Amino acid sequence: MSSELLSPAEMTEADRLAIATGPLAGIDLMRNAGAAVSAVVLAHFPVASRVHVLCGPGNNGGDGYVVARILRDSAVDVAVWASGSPKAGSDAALAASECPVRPRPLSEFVAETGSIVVDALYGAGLSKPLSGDAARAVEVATELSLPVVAVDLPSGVSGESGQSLGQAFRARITVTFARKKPGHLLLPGREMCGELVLADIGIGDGIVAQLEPRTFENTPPLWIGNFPVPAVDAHKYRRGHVGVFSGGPSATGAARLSALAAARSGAGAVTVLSPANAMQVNAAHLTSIMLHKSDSVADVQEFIGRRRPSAFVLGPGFGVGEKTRDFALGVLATGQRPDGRVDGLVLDADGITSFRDAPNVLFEAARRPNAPALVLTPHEGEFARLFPDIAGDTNLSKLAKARTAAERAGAIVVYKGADTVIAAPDGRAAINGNGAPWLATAGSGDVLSGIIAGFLAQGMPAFEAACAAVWIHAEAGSRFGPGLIAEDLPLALLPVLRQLAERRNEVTAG
Ligand SMILES: NC(=O)C1=CN([C@@H]2O[C@H](COP(=O)(O)OP(=O)(O)OC[C@H]3O[C@@H](n4cnc5c(N)ncnc54)[C@H](OP(=O)(O)O)[C@@H]3O)[C@@H](O)[C@H]2O)[C@@H](O)CC1
Ligand SMILES: Nc1ncnc2c1ncn2[C@@H]1O[C@H](COP(=O)(O)OP(=O)(O)O)[C@@H](O)[C@H]1O
Ligand SMILES: [K+]
Repeated sequence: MSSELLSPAEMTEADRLAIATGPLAGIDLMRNAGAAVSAVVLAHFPVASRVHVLCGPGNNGGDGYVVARILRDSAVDVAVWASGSPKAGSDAALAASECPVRPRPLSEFVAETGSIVVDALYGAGLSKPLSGDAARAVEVATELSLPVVAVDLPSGVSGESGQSLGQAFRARITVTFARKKPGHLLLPGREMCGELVLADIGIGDGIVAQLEPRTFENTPPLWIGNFPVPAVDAHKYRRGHVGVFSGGPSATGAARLSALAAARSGAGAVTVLSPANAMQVNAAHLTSIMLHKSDSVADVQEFIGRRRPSAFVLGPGFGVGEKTRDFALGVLATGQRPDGRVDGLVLDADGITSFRDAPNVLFEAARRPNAPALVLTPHEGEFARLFPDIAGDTNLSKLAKARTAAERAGAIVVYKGADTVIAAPDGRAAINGNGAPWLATAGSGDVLSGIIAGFLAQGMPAFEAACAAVWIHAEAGSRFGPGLIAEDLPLALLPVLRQLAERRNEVTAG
């Protein structure tokens, strides 16, 4: 299945194009959608005493009438509860007319333990908070702990943002059609959907391609073609050299976590750049990672000219202030220097916070022609420091916030969290869904920065590098599970990386 995501508006357009192109009419798509939902209900709840189908006035309700008809034909005890009636002449009206179950008003909805609910009230067309009757239906289902199968989306959850506007159903299973929507992956929508089933209803890949989607689920097909595998004749510097800036003597661990992660991700050489007063503590803890003294921008430039690193991590444990800004701007300015341009800079943690009072200085440096790719990796708090107006705009989803920020900054923005969004200035964005709360542990973000830099140094384009790193980091953390601390992550990457390298070889061979 493809990794594209469609916004509700794009999905409506896909419906329209599919119907205009033929051979399927709107009612055929609706019948296919209803059939897919019915199949899920029958497969998952074969002994349900009764199925209550809640039907709204639009096409989501239309799908519900198809479900009720098919379940009744399968000898299931079905009740239909309708909120309004479909517009005369619509596909939904036709589906309702074909349904042998007489609808009762949603305002009278009652249910019993042992039954299940099919929520076909509102899907892509949700435009306001659930009305009183619909909100009460949510309460009935919740009080009796009834399993809910949601059609397209749990009613009350926005397909655009994953936010609920008020009350919303919490589904056991959600069946959606053609492509997932952002609201299926963004929180809290992802939680409200339960298990997500994607059904093919006859909208072809060619139709979706015509929409040129710019939003993706972050899964390996998005970047596996760029996943770095070393050439047979590679040597360590050709595999990429990463520099990681260390903080002072009492804050060196974060840089070492980043450095180890960069090395594990395949960079052939990694150097920690340390202030003079932290050389000893760093030296005591590094083996394969190299160490270099660097107290000033001049030191950094000398290092770049001589050792040709291709990517840097700046921020973890580094401290907030002028030195941080100077180092970041110095690395970004290598685009203007004939000697030693760097390919990428991952700015994390203190590196981000250091620009809170002058974000435009950073953005201008990133936008200069030939500047190294800038990857910003803010968590929610850091995001609000760099983009306060975007963070505070309640009309924007997390996806839209990341996208707007990336465009403004001229940088890849990795807006971290349980539903990390990766956005590029050209409008592409990906939502990550394979994480687990085990990753919420100090230093975990430092490891992520190192992985991104490791991939940048190996020549991966910045958006793909960031997406791959986020997925791999999340996969390693999820597989490791309870007890995870950041020190475990660099080693936990290995099985994930091995599988991807094998997959990459298959892609290359095939
Ligand atoms: N097109 C196709 O061929 C296919 C479409 N498919 C199905 O169609 C679904 C999208 O259908 P849809 O566009 O009709 O929107 P839907 O979600 O049914 O609601 C729209 C109506 O509800 C109203 N309304 C909204 N929120 C409300 C609220 N809280 N409380 C009260 N009213 C509210 C809204 O009112 P308005 O905004 O106009 O005021 C409007 O009247 C999609 O999710 C999928 O299931 C599949 O069959 C595959 C083929
Ligand atoms: N509940 C969660 N589920 C999945 N991933 C999470 C969760 N909480 C945090 N993460 C991930 O863990 C990492 C934490 O990074 P960050 O907040 O920078 O921590 P630190 O600064 O301690 O390294 C990010 O990659 C984030 O996406
Ligand atoms: K629904």
